[in-house]
Amino acid sequence: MSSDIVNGLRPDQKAEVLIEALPWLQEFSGALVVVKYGGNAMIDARLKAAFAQDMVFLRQVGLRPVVVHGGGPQINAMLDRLGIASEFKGGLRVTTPEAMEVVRMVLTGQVSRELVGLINAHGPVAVGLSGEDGGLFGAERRHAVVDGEPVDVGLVGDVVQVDPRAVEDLLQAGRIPVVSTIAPDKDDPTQVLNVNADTAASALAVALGAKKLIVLTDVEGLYTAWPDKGSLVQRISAPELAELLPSLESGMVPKMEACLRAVEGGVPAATVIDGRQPHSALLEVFTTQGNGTMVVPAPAETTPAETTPAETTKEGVSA
Ligand SMILES: Nc1ncnc2c1ncn2[C@@H]1O[C@H](COP(=O)(O)OP(=O)(O)O)[C@@H](O)[C@H]1O
Ligand SMILES: CC(=O)N[C@@H](CCC(=O)OP(=O)(O)O)C(=O)O
Repeated sequence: MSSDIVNGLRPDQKAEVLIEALPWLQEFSGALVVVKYGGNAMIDARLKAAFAQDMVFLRQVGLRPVVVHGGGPQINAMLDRLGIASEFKGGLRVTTPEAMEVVRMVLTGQVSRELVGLINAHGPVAVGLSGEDGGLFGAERRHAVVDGEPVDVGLVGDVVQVDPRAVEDLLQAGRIPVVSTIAPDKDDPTQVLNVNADTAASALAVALGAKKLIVLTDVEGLYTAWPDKGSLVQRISAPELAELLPSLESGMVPKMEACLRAVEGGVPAATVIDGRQPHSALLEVFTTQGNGTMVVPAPAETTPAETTPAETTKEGVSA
């Protein structure tokens, strides 16, 4: 290998990669970005470390990342170890008081701790908190809907109140908040509820006035005709997504609903990306192509691949 080729790239190619980021660095300077890291995208140590690096990178170049994490598979593993049965109805975990203790323990005591540790390996910037801290979330009990009928799923809630000040305080201090999606029942704050992490991330993105919601999952993006690989969507408007939602299967429903709610709530773009790809969050923010499926408020006139922020932002808003 020639000595001027490093990691397979010539110096001019390396420079090209860096320069491609310039318009996006300008576009996202100071931007608050909510990044939801799903449990299914926390596949191995290398991927988790790369995610932590991405969050540190975003902060270092002037963005304000807020991490909201899930942990469904990690909760499953702990419930299994403890011999506690667990099932999902309508995409929601049926949560008994015993299961709730495990959900809280795994999300706040295991997944959050691990992510905070990985980020803080680069410097002491990450602080973990849950929806219980500083009155961040208030939730209402909810039912799943199966075959059009409401089904009791136990201690499951929907975030209906967000007081973002605890997160804003941390951002103000230059920290990276890492949020676990446990929420007190707003009618009985001593009772905590299990909330879907996509839904909670969306509510937080709206309350914080985020510039973008990024959702890392274990699929390339939204397929309109799952599992037909040719039906992957790069960009979809909120009205188009609202029309498509009833035809989607359960895994993708809370995720796409969350993106829709975020965009309808004023977040200019919500993107579902493949968290199995190392550094997918970084690529999403700093490359022209971006990746995954982007939900935007209105149909776009041009595609991001054809433009740079000087012409059209990834949000589809003329600059
Ligand atoms: N239309 C669709 N487009 C993409 N993925 C889909 C679709 N319908 C169902 N899925 C499934 O949804 C999964 C993502 O949902 P889920 O497992 O709940 O993710 P997470 O743990 O990241 O919240 C994908 O891995 C895929 O198997
Ligand atoms: C009510 C409900 O289903 N809560 C989820 C919370 C975790 C989550 O959403 O994690 P992912 O993002 O990894 O799927 C659960 O218990 O699994």
